[in-house]
Amino acid sequence: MTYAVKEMFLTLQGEGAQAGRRAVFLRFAGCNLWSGREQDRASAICRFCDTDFVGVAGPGGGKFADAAGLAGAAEALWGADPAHRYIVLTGGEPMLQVDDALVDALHGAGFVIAIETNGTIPVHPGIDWVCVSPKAGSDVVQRSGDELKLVWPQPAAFLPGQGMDEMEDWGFANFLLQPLDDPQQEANTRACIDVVMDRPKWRLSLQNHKLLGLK
Ligand SMILES: C[S@@+](CC[C@H](N)C(=O)[O-])C[C@H]1O[C@@H](n2cnc3c(N)ncnc32)[C@H](O)[C@@H]1O
Ligand SMILES: Nc1nc2[nH]cc(C(=O)O)c2c(=O)[nH]1
Ligand code: SF4
Ligand SMILES: [Mg+2]
Repeated sequence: MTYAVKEMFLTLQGEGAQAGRRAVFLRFAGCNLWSGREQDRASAICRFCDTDFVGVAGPGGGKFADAAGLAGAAEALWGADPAHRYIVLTGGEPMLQVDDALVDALHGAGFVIAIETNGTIPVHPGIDWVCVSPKAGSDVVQRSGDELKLVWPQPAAFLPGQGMDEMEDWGFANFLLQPLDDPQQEANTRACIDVVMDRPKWRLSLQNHKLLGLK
């Protein structure tokens, strides 16, 4: 199958329990919860996205004809030494495109594979680190993994005492709250800190790459 990739770059993982780790980011084009067009944002299921995932014209992006070509491009970005190779599949929604061939090719190249997903599509079982970030108003079917990273606050559908209680019973090793990056970001961060102080099962996840000026 062919893969539509918005961009691919080498940076540090900025978020979550793996923050600080050197990583290739493979950003797939397209998402099932928003078209990516600003005129559709207000009517989308996911309305707060901080990412441009439309098209394939970003740095390192393109249409890749097969998994070997895509894995080869990721290897080239990482550099020659295969030790500690780590790749984060993101998007857009990566589970719209991830398949057996890609997982096998990336493992064949020595990568540990992480994913950032909205959880509405079951994650490929070969992936080594699963981060699910639920979106209010969507049906989260992937309820287990390595980290649940909840952007907070979100409207209506899950509120402390309702959805958050239920999520605490899902099968994740780490529970993280990430402040919503919008014009109220400072208040959002305060709200996250308040929840964590009240519910020690959760930890604060900051978007370190934004604080550091990294991609
Ligand atoms: C752009 S999404 C792509 C992967 C996948 N579609 C998802 O939503 O998990 C990558 C991460 O950024 C988070 N994110 C997106 N917009 C954000 C915002 N405005 N503030 C904080 N985190 C945000 C998402 O929740 C997700 O954890
Ligand atoms: N540095 C960095 N870390 C990230 N962690 C998750 C990201 C994403 O957009 O999926 C992201 C990103 O875009 N950049
Ligand atoms: S699900 Fe992820 S990629 Fe899709 S619009 Fe929401 S944050 Fe952006
Ligand atoms: Mg991002």
